[in-house]
Amino acid sequence: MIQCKDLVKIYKVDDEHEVMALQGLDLDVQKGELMGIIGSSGSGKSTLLNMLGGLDRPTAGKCVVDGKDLLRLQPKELVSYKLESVGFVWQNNARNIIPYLTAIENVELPMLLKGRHKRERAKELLELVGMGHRFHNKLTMLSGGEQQRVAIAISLANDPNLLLADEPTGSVDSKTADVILGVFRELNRSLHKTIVIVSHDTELTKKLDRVVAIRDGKTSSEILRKSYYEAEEHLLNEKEMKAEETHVELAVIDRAGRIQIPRDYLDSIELGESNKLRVELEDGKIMLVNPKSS
Ligand SMILES: Nc1ncnc2c1ncn2[C@@H]1O[C@H](COP(=O)(O)OP(=O)(O)OP(=O)(O)O)[C@@H](O)[C@H]1O
Repeated sequence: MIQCKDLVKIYKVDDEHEVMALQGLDLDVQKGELMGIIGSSGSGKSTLLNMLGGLDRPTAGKCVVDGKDLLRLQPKELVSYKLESVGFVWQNNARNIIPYLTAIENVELPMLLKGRHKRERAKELLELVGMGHRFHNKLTMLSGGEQQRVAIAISLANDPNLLLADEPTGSVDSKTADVILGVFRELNRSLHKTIVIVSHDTELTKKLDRVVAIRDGKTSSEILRKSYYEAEEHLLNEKEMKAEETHVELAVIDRAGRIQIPRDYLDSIELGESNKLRVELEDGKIMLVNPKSS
């Protein structure tokens, strides 16, 4: 569904300064996958989401989503891509909904933009996200979690293949966050939507089968669930399970053979300010050694 290779995005700040928000990022997402992208503030998550959603153009690299090459789409094709191929759920509900309209009117709006008026479909979608009892409530009358569920229904209005969610659980408590994640799981299972959830919250790694971590605008590692079914069983018995017990984290090697090493690993071998490591191959293992030790 998504193939990004060496994706670069440079923002021009002023005549003299540029920011390289994506620095050759690689990302592959399969059709029908529900996955997460995590990274700290400034790592490039929103930039990546904007590229995937066609809201901004990459500077260089390759980015193909749902068979469409986003670097080559004509302006008119980009408009229909945004309206038909992809649905957005934002953390900030002001971007998702129109507060003075009812839930059902909000879901109908994207369909009207496409020249369709389908009240029945809007009802079905609200029922799907567990908001069937709130069709005619104004959005200001709903809680944050309920507004997010309406936002998910809105994102589905034009039946996109891909849903992009930016911190969808960032503004709600952990119980509501689990309900919202449950809605995404259900959409993934029943409608086979491909769903990408972006968050700065490392807790997300425990809850999904695959999470890609980005750092400084590049893919740094992938956190994969060891065994989905085994882990589900454990989770039922033990709520406070650490991600390491259910998931394995793999570093991502780019095409030039580079990997990103977490700062705390470098600190633990007391590298200090030095940027040099000895790389050794020993018994089929690649070792990174502080040249000052031994
Ligand atoms: N429109 C812009 N113009 C200039 N620089 C930008 C622009 N948008 C983002 N940046 C810069 O690009 C880098 C990546 O920003 P981005 O918003 O993608 O990070 P993020 O991981 O989403 O962070 P956060 O979690 O805080 O939203 C940052 O250094 C940011 O300052």
